[in-house]
Amino acid sequence: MLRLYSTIHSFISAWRDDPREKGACLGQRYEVQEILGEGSYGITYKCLDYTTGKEVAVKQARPSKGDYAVKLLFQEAEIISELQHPDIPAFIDFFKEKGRSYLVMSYMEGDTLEDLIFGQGIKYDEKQTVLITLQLLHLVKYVHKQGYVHLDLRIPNVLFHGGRLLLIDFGLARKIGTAPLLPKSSFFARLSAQRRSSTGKVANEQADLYDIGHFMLFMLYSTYEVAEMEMEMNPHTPHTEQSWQEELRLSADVKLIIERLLENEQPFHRSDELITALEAMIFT
Ligand SMILES: Nc1ncnc2c1ncn2[C@@H]1O[C@H](COP(=O)(O)OP(=O)(O)OP(=O)(O)O)[C@@H](O)[C@H]1O
Repeated sequence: MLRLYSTIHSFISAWRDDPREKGACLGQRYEVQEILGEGSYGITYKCLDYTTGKEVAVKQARPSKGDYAVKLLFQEAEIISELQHPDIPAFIDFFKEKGRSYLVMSYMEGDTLEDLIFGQGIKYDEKQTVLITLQLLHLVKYVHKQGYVHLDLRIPNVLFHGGRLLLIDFGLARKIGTAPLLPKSSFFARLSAQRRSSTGKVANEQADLYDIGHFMLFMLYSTYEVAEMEMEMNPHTPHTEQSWQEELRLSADVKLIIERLLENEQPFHRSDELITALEAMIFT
């Protein structure tokens, strides 16, 4: 019975969320050019803004996720409208049409770090990782200074365009010190939203710094090949799982910084502190 309900529910959700097609006109102003991505709560399109002739990114709240998706989208709109930085999407418009809600923001051209690492096979050594993390941190520091935390600092949300680093997807961002928005619906929906919104705790700068620890590891793992070579040379020897400290050959300084980011000992409390520590490594 539960299975039948779940099948019918997924079918109805897919039908309600059917994305708008190429050429469709949204809000009598934005022509859909392509779908950029479909997340759990939103569908994002690249559109042409007829009034300016510019490309824009338009995010639609998933109809099947009801009021909660609309609230999240509205929260994202409020936050990006408070952030005015050339390397962060600018707020352009928020509108409702035929019962659907849309957020319009500037389109950020570039390749995500995820594409660069996994699609184009680019490798980042320790020095490059530190320099890129510093670029990201200067943006994160700006966001924190405005009173917000991003809470989704991951390689798919960081773009590169001509050497410039851009930060997108403020869908989980929150005002510092606030609790996450939770749906009023079922216990399970609340639980999954709580998990999604970074442990469901009150938002603080340290949550972003923790994500930066993982961000650095993703970049550093781009150079990691030892395990594959070992497997080729000794295919019958069972491969034992190792920690990142064992797998990556890192300098003591970088290792300590990542440990401080990911573990509870000697944590960094603010982005400034981390910037100082990384700059000391690079410039001394
Ligand atoms: N302002 C923007 N400029 C260019 N591309 C964007 C912009 N905003 C989002 N995108 C792209 O659209 C896609 C989906 O966007 P986004 O990550 O914001 O959606 P989401 O619903 O939050 O998805 P997820 O749940 O996977 O995080 C991503 O591929 C992202 O690169």
